[in-house]
Amino acid sequence: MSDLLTTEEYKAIAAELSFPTQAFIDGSFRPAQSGKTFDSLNPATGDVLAKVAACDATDVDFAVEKARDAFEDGRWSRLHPAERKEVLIRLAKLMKRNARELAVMESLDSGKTIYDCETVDIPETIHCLLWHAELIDKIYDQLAPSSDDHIAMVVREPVGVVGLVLPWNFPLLMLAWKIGPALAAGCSVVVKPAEETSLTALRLAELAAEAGLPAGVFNVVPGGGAEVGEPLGRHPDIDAVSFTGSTATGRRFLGYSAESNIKEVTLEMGGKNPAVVLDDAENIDRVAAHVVNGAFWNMGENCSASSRLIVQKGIKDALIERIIAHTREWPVGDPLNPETRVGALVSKAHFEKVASYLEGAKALVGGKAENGFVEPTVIEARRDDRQVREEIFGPVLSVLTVEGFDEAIALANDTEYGLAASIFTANVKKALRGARAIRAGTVTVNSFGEGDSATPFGGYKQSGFGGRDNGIHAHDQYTQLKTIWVDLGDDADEAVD
Ligand SMILES: NC(=O)C1=CN([C@@H]2O[C@H](COP(=O)(O)OP(=O)(O)OC[C@H]3O[C@@H](n4cnc5c(N)ncnc54)[C@H](O)[C@@H]3O)[C@@H](O)[C@H]2O)C=CC1
Ligand code: BAL
Repeated sequence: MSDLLTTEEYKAIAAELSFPTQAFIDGSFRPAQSGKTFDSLNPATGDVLAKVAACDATDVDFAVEKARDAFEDGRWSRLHPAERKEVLIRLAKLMKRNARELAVMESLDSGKTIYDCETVDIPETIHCLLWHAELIDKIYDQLAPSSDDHIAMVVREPVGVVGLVLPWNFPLLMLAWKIGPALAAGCSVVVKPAEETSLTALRLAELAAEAGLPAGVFNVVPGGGAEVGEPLGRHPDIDAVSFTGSTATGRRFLGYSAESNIKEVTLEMGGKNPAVVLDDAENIDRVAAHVVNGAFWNMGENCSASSRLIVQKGIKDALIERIIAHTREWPVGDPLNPETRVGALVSKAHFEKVASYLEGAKALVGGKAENGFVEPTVIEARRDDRQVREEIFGPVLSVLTVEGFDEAIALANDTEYGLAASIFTANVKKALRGARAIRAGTVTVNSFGEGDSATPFGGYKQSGFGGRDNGIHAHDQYTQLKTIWVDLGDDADEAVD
């Protein structure tokens, strides 16, 4: 906290910021070829922050052509991994030098709190880039078992030109989750930020050029889903797409791929994540703090948010009492106030969607939705309520009560999603049995969390498809395996002759 500034100081920085607004293609900023722009709004005030290039398929074609040129001539893809590492480390250092500016820009553009931007989004983005940079010159290719007459090499090659389609809830961090491994592996990328939050991706592209990333390797094409996302998904010269966003849009990318060039597709999608609390959980206050953090951090605009509390009846009253107390400690308001923990939802449309889930709901705490802000809200619910079944993507926690372990696990799995889960119990066998039985990509025991740069992140069921983000496993998305067989027999004979 000591490093944070005052609200007035953040506002002074905000007043001085200049925003990148044009597409970044082949190493320079360019307007959309159509000349069109769209307004990027500050969701906390409704003010227009910037008029951003509204790109379309023509700009996508140009960016892909430049990315392909860069990939094929090897200016990045064929560098020694240690050279790519150096450039990415320079980029991380430049981010660090510009961290405050990036934090304020991210907060203004997305409604996220400056507290989260300063303490989570920016530092984790930097860490993620460094993690993949440091990894890339330490991965060995393999030799497969073979006879003395052959060598069979299994080598990894960058997959080529990659389309990265991003969400608005962690604009820079999700960018880092994807460009970290993609650029480290040697790919060229064409990034489509969410139209709500394009500004920091454009600024990062500028910093990447300053760090020495060759032109054409990192392109950012802002614009709408239909105008930019779909042409990327359908482009015949894109080798792979990595997407984070809703399950509905993720599903479309499978269609785009099937109907174009069968490009590889990785999808990181929605969640309806359970927090299971059993009667024997220890330190109820700490459990409550985790549940509240899991549900309300980032305004609940988080694919891994714990949006369903599944609590055993013996502990329920005591737990709810502590959850209500903790919820009251999450101030809602101006995202640039460093005391605020719940900022503005990302857009008016999204605010209205989230607010609609509060209508008619019985709130145990919270319940107010006004002017783009929603109070952290805990509601009593039944398993078939829409608040329990649908991804709200806002600060709304539904409480479901169960008799015992088996019912809790069955309810945890009673969803089309399978991204994340947590289980709270003092019994290690129940914790591990539960962690194994819940069909989700990440399960935390006696805590809420998403893991870190080193651990793979992705979903079961309709939460995920294809590869994983994060960890060494993320590199599978951005590389192809090639087998090279070398026949030693003839050469050996010739050598003997
Ligand atoms: N898993 C996650 O992290 C996220 C989940 N969501 C969920 O999705 C809901 C809707 O939010 P949206 O912003 O509309 O998510 P979305 O999935 O539609 O948007 C994500 C990205 O896909 C692009 N896109 C949208 N339509 C497209 C299309 N037809 N073809 C290609 N690309 C397209 C968007 O421009 C954006 O860059 C949220 O309420 C939330 O439930 C939203 C953002 C992130
Ligand atoms: N929580 C990181 C991934 C996401 O929300 O999209």
